[in-house]
Amino acid sequence: LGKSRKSSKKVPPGSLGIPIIGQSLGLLRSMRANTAEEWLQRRIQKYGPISKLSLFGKPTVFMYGPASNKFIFTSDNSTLSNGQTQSIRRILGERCVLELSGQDHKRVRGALMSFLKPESLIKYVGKMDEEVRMHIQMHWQGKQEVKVLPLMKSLTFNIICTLLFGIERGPRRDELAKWFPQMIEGMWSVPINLPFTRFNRSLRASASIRDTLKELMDEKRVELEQKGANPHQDLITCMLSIYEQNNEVMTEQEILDNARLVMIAGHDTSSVLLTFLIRLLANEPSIYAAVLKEQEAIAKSKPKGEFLSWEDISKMKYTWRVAQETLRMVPPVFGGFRKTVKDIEYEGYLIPKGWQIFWVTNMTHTDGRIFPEPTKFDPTRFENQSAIPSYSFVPFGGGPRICPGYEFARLETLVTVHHLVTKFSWKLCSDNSFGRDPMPVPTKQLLVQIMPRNEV
Ligand code: HEM
Repeated sequence: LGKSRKSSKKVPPGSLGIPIIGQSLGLLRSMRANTAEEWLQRRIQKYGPISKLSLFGKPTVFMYGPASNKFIFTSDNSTLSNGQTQSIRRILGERCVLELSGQDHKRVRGALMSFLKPESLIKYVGKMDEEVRMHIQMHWQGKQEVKVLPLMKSLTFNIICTLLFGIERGPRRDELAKWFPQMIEGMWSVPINLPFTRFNRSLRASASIRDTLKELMDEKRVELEQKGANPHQDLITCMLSIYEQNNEVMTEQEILDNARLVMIAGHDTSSVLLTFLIRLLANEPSIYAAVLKEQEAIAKSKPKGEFLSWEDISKMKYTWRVAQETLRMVPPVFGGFRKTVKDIEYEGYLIPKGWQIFWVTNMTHTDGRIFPEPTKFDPTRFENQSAIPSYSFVPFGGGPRICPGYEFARLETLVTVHHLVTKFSWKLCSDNSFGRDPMPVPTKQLLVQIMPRNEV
């Protein structure tokens, strides 16, 4: 690796654009119009596979392909740090797991994983099932039309509140639900903190959420210390109990910053996956029929009304392949950033210390050399997982920071699809287009007409 700027290497080609704003607005505009992949392709044609630009206030190198993904996901923190853009850091806080590295990252990630690992999730399947049934009863049954995206956001938000945070339905949950969209809006924004900016609104929302979570945390602490609550009853109590047991294993700020992160990371992404799965099932009757067949067989094998079990979930193999193909074609996370901690050399270029590196999920997902006929929806691609080259299918990232919520997302997706397909069929009332903000948002938030099926 290169020693310093004295190295004869040049920084990658491209332009840094105008100060602070750089190319952020161009990228965001194309994401909104769902042409960001073309926007990036034009850069590649002009500058080659590795180029510089400026995004969200910092000089940035964009690179793509399985080798670049591997470099980005597996470099250790002596080369790349996971520091987020200024906007994300200010909104989520400096001690959230995205900002941590080395031992700190391992420790906090370990605390989150103790809740999100399959051995713990087994206990939640029934509760998850109950949340989904309640949601369907309240928002689908007896309706002729529904707007899918906002419903899926509310479902996954409620799942997180019940399962991970132990927040009951009521004013506190409503308060959080009110601030959340506003906080998320500013994550991919230019960090200009003036009263009328998206960024400013987002910072204010983030502070209100922090206050609410602080109140919750104080109550959970009392429950834990004075009422002997089970340390594993929810994620916050679990993080508090680590703190109590082993002086300062997690600080108060770490608990609050990570609670806020998990609330976003855990519901905004899975709601998009569910929405696009529902869109796909409307468009592809033969796939809907195959998913229905798998889910009906499971429903018929159980006494009516009994909750799904972990074993039932593990039988939903075809349905999960359909979800994976949906994640390939419409990955909820567009991409992400790392930061160089020293001057580095990559593929003959110098990347100076402190620059961002930008990876983009779809660049490998839509590469015909990796996924032949990439625009065709084909869940059989995932029948043989080992045939997919490493670091090419990256909806959950990769390496030591691969999404710790993978199993949780899989569980909530499968439980929801089970209930929806066995109870309803549906037709789109809108076209198939969508934009990114930065998460994919379908036209009319995916309005569908729903028809009840005869219960199995
Ligand atoms: C379909 C659903 C989901 C998708 C597509 C998704 C995607 C991702 C991606 C791409 C990353 C890595 C970003 C990077 O390396 O730059 C990530 C990290 C993360 N995700 Fe997810 N995620 C999903 C669901 C969840 C859920 C349900 C949770 C929690 C309950 C969660 C919690 C996290 C956390 C805490 C991180 C940071 C991990 C670290 O830095 O060590 N995600 N996710």
